[in-house]
Amino acid sequence: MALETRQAQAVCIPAVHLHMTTATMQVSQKDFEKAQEQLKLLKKDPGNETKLKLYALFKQATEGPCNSPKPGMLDFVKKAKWDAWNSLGNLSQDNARQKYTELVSSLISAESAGQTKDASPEESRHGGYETIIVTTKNNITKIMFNRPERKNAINHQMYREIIKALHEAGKDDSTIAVITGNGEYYTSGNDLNNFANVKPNEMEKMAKDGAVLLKEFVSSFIDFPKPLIAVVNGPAIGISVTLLGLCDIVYASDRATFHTPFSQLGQSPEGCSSYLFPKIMGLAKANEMLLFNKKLTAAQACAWGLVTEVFPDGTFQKEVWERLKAYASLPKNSLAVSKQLLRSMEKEKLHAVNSKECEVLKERWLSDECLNAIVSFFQRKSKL
Ligand SMILES: CCCCC/C=C/CC(=O)SCCNC(=O)CCNC(=O)[C@H](O)C(C)(C)COP(=O)(O)OP(=O)(O)OC[C@H]1O[C@@H](n2cnc3c(N)ncnc32)[C@H](O)[C@@H]1OP(=O)(O)O
Repeated sequence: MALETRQAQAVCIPAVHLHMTTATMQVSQKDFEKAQEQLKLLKKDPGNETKLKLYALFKQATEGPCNSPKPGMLDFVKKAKWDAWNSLGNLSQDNARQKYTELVSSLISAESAGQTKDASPEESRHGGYETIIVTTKNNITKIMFNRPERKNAINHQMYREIIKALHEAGKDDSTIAVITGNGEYYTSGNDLNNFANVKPNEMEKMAKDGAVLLKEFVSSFIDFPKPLIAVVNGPAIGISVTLLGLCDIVYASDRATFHTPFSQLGQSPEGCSSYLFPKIMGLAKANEMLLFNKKLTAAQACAWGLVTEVFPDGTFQKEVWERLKAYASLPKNSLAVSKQLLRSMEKEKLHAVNSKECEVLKERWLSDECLNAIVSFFQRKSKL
């Protein structure tokens, strides 16, 4: 099907707009006209978003800033076109011509390289992070633990960076946020080096500061305003498991395992799991996990209600991201208010549980039981 016809079907761009009508500078005029001809040769539909961009740039290039009255709310197609054109503000006609030409040229090159990807927007990477990778694409902000050589263990810097990333993702244009791991592990939980190299007279400070950081970290999950999805790509340990109760959906590879070895480490539950796990799986099962270190397979975690769905590892990424892309195209504000409704009755309670758990842990970190467990980890006596 010719591109023009497809454009007309999707956003009803009159074919006449694909042709140059006004006088512009000679060189740009030539390039601009050439771009319009090239556009007709595209074999693959570039998608509505790109077509709207092309439409808006064309209008801006040929007529200048948007000058027509805003269509009514229910005239969806006209409104989408008007919004796209109006969003260009006072962009000059020269610049619009230039951008139009560049956009067409990028579509042509992508197609000839066999990489059109249906003109889905490029993944943009957020700067300022070292221990995680934060990207946005298809209305999804992805926060990825990125210390694969340490099994994605969460050190102090990573706790702080995740707090910041969640804060930013809560405010950005994305519809949903995803948390996942890079490499073989989802994450091995708290980096036990967080407790290493602490001088005896600094132990209390270490415990106090740790409790403050942990409380803020867990709070950023409790308060996260949009749907938050955990994509558990591999084994998950400790705090990364408990936080799943604060995520709205949990997808797991069948290679993932779920382990909360708190008593083995002389510690106690966090991430609001002391409250949420009994609610999710019942007290008897929560006891096996949180008191007696029972490690669950993905299938067990799903049967116990901690995981939403398990996928074969071979197709995990493909199936999950396809599904998330569809979810992220749902109306953003509706999803956000619905999530908040589902969670709002519990919020105050969750903050109280978080405070209590951090208080208890602060004491635990100073206990001989905990210190011995950490020493023995570093002596390589106690691999989990
Ligand atoms: C602000 C503070 C908040 C605190 C909140 C509290 C949270 C509680 C928890 O999260 S409890 C869970 C803590 N996690 C663990 O106890 C896991 C410890 N790690 C292991 O048992 C193993 O490393 C393993 C089972 C995850 C993987 O074993 P494997 O043999 O496959 O691989 P290695 O052990 O050789 O791992 C490669 C290197 O990575 C280091 N590493 C992995 N995980 C951690 C970790 N959690 N803490 C510190 N270091 C970790 C491991 O030591 C290896 O390092 P090396 O190459 O230098 O030997």
